[in-house]
Amino acid sequence: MSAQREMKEKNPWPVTIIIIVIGVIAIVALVTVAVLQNMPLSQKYKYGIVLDAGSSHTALYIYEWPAEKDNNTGRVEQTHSCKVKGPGISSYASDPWKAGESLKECMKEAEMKVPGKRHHETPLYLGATAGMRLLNMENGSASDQVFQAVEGALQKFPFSFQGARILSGQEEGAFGWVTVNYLDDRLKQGLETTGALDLGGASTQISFVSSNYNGSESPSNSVTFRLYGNNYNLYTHSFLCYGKDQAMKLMLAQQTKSGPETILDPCFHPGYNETKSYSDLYNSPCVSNRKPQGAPATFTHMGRGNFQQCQEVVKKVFDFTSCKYSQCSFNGVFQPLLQGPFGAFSAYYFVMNFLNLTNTSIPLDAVRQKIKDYCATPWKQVMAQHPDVKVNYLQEYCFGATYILTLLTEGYNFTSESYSNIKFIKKIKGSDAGWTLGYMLNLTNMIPAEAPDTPPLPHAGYVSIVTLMAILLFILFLVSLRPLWRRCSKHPRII
Ligand SMILES: Nc1nc2c(ncn2[C@@H]2O[C@H](COP(=O)(O)OP(=O)(O)OP(=O)(O)O)[C@@H](O)[C@H]2O)c(=O)[nH]1
Ligand SMILES: [Ca+2]
Repeated sequence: MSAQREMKEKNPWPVTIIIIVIGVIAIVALVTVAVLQNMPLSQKYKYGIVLDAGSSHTALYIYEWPAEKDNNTGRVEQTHSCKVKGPGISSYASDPWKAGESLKECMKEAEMKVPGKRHHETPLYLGATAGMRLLNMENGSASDQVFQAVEGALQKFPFSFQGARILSGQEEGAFGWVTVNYLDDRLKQGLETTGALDLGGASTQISFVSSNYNGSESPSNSVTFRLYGNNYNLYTHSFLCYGKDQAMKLMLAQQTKSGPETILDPCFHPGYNETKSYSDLYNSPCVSNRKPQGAPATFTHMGRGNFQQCQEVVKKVFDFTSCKYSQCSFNGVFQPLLQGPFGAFSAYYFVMNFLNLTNTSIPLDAVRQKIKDYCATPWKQVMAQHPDVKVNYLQEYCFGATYILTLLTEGYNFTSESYSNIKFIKKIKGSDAGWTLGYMLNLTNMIPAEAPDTPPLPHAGYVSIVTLMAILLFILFLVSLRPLWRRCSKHPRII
C-alpha cells in the first residue's frame, strides 16, 4: 500500500494532465470569447425615405443600410421605389390639397415596406426641383400653399419628417454626381470620378470634375466636397427651362412666333395632327413672355418628320453668341473642358433606351441616321409598332432624341470621340441614378469627410493570431513548470 502511494507521489503526470486540461479549456474559452465578441451582431437595418418631387412626377425612394455601419461606405441601397400617380406637385397650384393627397398611396406603401419598429426613427425628406422652382418664380404664394399641403400630408405618417424644400440647381447637380460616384464606389477608393448628366422635364444638369477648373473662373458653378479624405472641386450647372418638356415648349415657341393656325413641325412624325391651345403652350415662365400677340386660341400641330430641319429648330433654342469666359457651353454659361466618363440618366436614358441607342460605341453618324429614319416614320406606323407605349411618350421620342443629341454635341461640346465616354444608365447596382440618394447621404452625414479607420487585421487573421498567442503562452507556462516536476520526482514528499 505504502509503496503504491509512494509511486503516485513520485509521478507528476496527474498534475500535468490537470494543468493541460485546464490550459486547453482556457484556450478554447479565450478563442470562443474572441470569436463571439468580434462576430457581427445579427443584421439590423436602418431606413431613409426621399420623395423626388420633379416637374413631371413625384417618386418615392426607400434606402436601407446596416444599422452599425452608418458611417461606413458603399452600403446604402435602394430597396423600394414608388411612382406617384398623376403629375408633379407643381401642377396642383390651383388645387394644392390634391398635391398632398397624391402622395398618400406611395406613403402607405412605404409604411408597409419599412419595419414598424423603425418607423419613428426613419427620416423622410421631400425635395422639389424645377417644376416648383418655376412655380415659385411665377407665383410664390401658390408654391407656399403646395408646400403646406404636402407637409400636412407627410406629417400624418409615422416617419420622422424632416421637411420639404426646393433644391437649388447646384444641389440637384451635385447630389446627382455624389449618387453616381458613391454607388460606383469611386469616392471611397479615391478613383477618377464619373460626371453626371441629368435630363429632367423642366431642367437639366451637368456635373463633373475637370482638372483645369479650380472654381475661380465662375465661382457660382463650383461645389467643393471633402469625402473619405479626398477633396473634390466639382463643376456643376443647372439649366432651368432646358429639361425635355420645357425645351419642347421653347422649340414650339420658335415655330409659333407669328401666331399661326397651323405648324408643320419637323420634330414630329409625318401624319401627326393634333389641335393644341396657345395658352397651354405658353403657360410656363420659360416661354410666357414670348406669347404672340393676337394669336388664335388654338393651333394645329402637324408633323413633318425631318431630322435635319428639327435639328435646325432645336439649335435655335440655344444661345451660342455670347461668352464672357474662356469657354462656354451655351447661354453664356462657363464650362471647363469635358473630362472623364459620364453617366447620363432620367430622360437621357428613357429616350435613348427606347431607340436602342444606349450603346455609345455606335458612331455618332450612325446614331444620327437612326434618329433620322425614326423621325421620318409615319405616325400611324409608329403607333402600330408600339401599341403598349403611352402615346404621350411615343410622340416625343423624335424630338427627345434630336434634343439630346443637340444638347450633348452643340451645347456641352461632346465630340464624336468623347460621345463614347457617355453611358446611358437608369440604375447602378439596383439603385436609381438621380439626386435623391446623394441628398440623403448628405443630410444623414453618411459620407465622412475623412476615410474611416479600418481594423489593421481582417477578422480571420485576428482570430488566428489570438489562438496562436494563447497556445504559445500555454507552452511557455508548461516549460516554466519543468523545474518543479524535476524537484518533485527527485525529492518526493511523503505524507
Ligand atoms: N419615355 C419615358 N419618359 C419618361 C418616363 N418617365 C418620365 N419621362 C419623361 O422624361 C422627362 C424627364 O422625366 P424626369 O426625369 O422624371 O423629370 P422630373 O424629375 O419630373 O423633372 P425635373 O424637375 O426637371 O427634374 C419628362 O419629360 C418625363 O415626362 C418614362 O418612364 N418613359
Ligand atoms: Ca428630376
